[in-house]
Amino acid sequence: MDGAIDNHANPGCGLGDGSGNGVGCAGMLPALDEIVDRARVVSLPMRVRFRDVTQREALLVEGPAGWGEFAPFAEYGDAEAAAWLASALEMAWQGPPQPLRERVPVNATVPSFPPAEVAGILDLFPGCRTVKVKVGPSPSTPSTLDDDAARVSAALAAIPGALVRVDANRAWTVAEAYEAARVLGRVVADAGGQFEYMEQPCATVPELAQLRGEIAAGAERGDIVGGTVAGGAIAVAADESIRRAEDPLLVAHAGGADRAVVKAPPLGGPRRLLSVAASLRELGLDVTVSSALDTAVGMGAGLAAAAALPAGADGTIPACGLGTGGLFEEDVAEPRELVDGTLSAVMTEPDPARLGALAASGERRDWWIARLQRCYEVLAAEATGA
Ligand SMILES: O=C(O)CCC(=O)C1=CC=C[C@@H](O)[C@@H]1C(=O)O
Ligand SMILES: [Mg+2]
Repeated sequence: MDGAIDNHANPGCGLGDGSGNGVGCAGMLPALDEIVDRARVVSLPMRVRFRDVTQREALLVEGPAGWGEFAPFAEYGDAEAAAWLASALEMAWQGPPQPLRERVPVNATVPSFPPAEVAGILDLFPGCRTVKVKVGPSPSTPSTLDDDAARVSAALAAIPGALVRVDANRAWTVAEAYEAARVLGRVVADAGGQFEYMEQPCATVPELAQLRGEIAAGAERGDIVGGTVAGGAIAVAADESIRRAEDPLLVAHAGGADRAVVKAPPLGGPRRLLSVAASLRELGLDVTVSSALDTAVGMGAGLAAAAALPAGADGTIPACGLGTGGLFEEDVAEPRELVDGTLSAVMTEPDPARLGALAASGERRDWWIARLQRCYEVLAAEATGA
């Protein structure tokens, strides 16, 4: 496909010519021994369970340009995880791209919790006017549509007039997602909020495209309300269809989304994110920069990308999903302060005492180093065209 960017075959190392196109790594990867020598493996306790994770593990590496983070989720294979290593190496050996702003707007993130706990979670996000609510069932949480509606309603009670996003992480069929749009759209409209988008309601690109068509038709009939796209329709955003896809532009070419969620680690680093974002915008999709339950170090990659992302016509960028630091009980650095819904995009260094206190067990360190080595081989093979 013309202009296609292949995610896994060519995650790029971010150490090339700065174009962010993920090419030209040959001979530019730091030596594996050096990376291993500089690696620290940490395990952070979560304040709240998120994505079925209660302890977040990450491998941090200090390079000449700063710190990077390699923390693909445990279930990801090496080809997919290699992009996360490219992002870590880019941040540590090249540093962040040139910023265009000092602070970045963020959304509040509400995990799949009972409604009574939502206000307490939102207290962790002072000044945020955009709220992303997790919806739909997950392996650990059988959230029904009634539960989802109650959670969204509780979020709007805590932040009246909020701009609402919901994220189903692929949980629904097209019929279930349509019904969710209908019900949640009314909840949002009745509470005086605005429904910005549904993130990854269904698993596949054809399902997303079908759902978009059905929502547009439903909005015309007055069955769907509360949305922010033409005729009150509710926008569909793609996340997994970008970060876990071989070609992150496919969903845009296929008409599967109105909005794209882009994350630096799975795309291979902030420069590649910026390049993918530019392509997505050319295809008519605005982008939300988000994260992956990153530590204070890892969040630097997303913040760096968001700080360097050109503003849209309104002079701003959409609120980013980069505010999840507050979901950790402890972090590797002093948490960045959320002021008026914004975070500083200045890079942060881990605190040596915290690195010591949060160090993972020897067994887990060995597991991460072995994974690092395998992913390094993937990048090295790509760099030499093997
Ligand atoms: O976007 C946000 O508000 C926070 C990040 C976030 O929601 C996610 C982080 C990590 C893993 C994912 O399950 C999840 C997402 O799907 O976007
Ligand atoms: Mg998501």
